[in-house]
Formats: sequence, C-alpha cells, structure tokens
Amino acid sequence: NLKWEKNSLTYRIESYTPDMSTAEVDESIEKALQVWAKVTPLRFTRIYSGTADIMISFGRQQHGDFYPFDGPDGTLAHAFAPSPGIGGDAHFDDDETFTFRSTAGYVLFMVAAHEFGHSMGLSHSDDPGALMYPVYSYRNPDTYVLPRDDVKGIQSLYG
Ligand SMILES: CC(C)C[C@H](C(=O)NO)C(=O)N[C@@H](CC(N)=O)C(=O)NCc1cccc(N)c1
Ligand SMILES: [Ca+2]
Ligand SMILES: [Zn+2]
Ligand SMILES: [Zn+2]
Repeated sequence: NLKWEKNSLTYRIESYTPDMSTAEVDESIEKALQVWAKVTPLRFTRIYSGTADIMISFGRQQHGDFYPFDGPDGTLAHAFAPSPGIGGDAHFDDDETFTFRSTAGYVLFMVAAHEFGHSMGLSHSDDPGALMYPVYSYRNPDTYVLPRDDVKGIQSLYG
C-alpha cells in the first residue's frame, strides 16, 4: 500500500456538477475528507488555485487521463493512490446524478468518501458493510459512521 509521507494534505475543487449547488458540493467534499481525518492524524486544507495534493473534478467520457468514464451508471468515479502528480486526485463521472442527501441519485458525500479512501492508499474491501466495498450503497450522510473494517484499514496505514 502506497501512503502519504505527510499528514497535512491540500485539496482543490477544480470543477462542479450541475446536479447540486456549489455549497452542497463543497460541504459533501469537506465531510467526506473529515470521515478519514477523524480516525487518523491526516488533516486537509482547501486551496483555490495552483496544484493541490488532491485535485477534485467532474468530467464525462474522455476527461484527460487513460481511464475514460462510461456514461450513466457503471463506474461512478475513480481516484489515484498516493503519489506526486495525479496521485490522490479524484474524478467524478458527471453522467451520474449526484445528490446532497436524496436517494434519487448517488449521494456525493458517500461516493467522495469512498474515493478519498483510495486517495489515501486504501484498496477495495470484501466486507459488504465497508465503505471501501466495491459497490455503492446508500447511507444517510447526516448519521454516517465509518465502519470498523475501514477504520482498521486506514489506521494500518496512518494509525
Ligand atoms: C473499477 C473502479 C474504477 C470502479 C469504481 C470505483 O471503485 N471507484 O473507486 C466505481 O465507480 N465503482 C462503483 C461500482 C461499480 N459500478 O463498479 C461504485 O459504486 N463505487 C463508488 C462507491 C461509493 C460509495 C461506496 C462504495 N462502496 C462504492
Ligand atoms: Ca458512469
Ligand atoms: Zn479520471
Ligand atoms: Zn473504489
């Protein structure tokens, strides 16, 4: 498992989805990062220009890397393991409908929290209750608690 050799990381939201307000996207991203910060020494600082460790963007089909998205459903997003450059970056498939807390689409907070697990160096878990389980399942973002399997995984890297 590749991991960050520093606990203070920067992130930048480069683009937004039309599905939600910018405030809702900002809050979803912040909360998704806090899920991991709460159980590790990791701290995240937002920057508004320049290159951050974690560059966050929305795109569809070909979007600038070798992993084009696939239209609605299927792949929802992907993120790169810790490394300089594209490492840590998270891309969201804008052919999906992302929501703040409605089940009529994918809750951005949930997808982002999963992607940031990858950005921190986690791979998929075979525990069906885990955030890092390969397939999305709806959870209420207001009452979400990181499952034990994910706490164990992230603390094995940054505990
Ligand atoms: C092979 C990967 C590029 C698949 C991709 C993924 O795992 N990204 O992290 C992905 O979008 N997986 C879908 C499931 C699929 N259609 O393969 C997914 O729901 N991942 C996001 C997600 C969000 C929240 C929770 C969980 N467990 C998973
Ligand atoms: Ca897709
Ligand atoms: Zn991409
Ligand atoms: Zn994944």
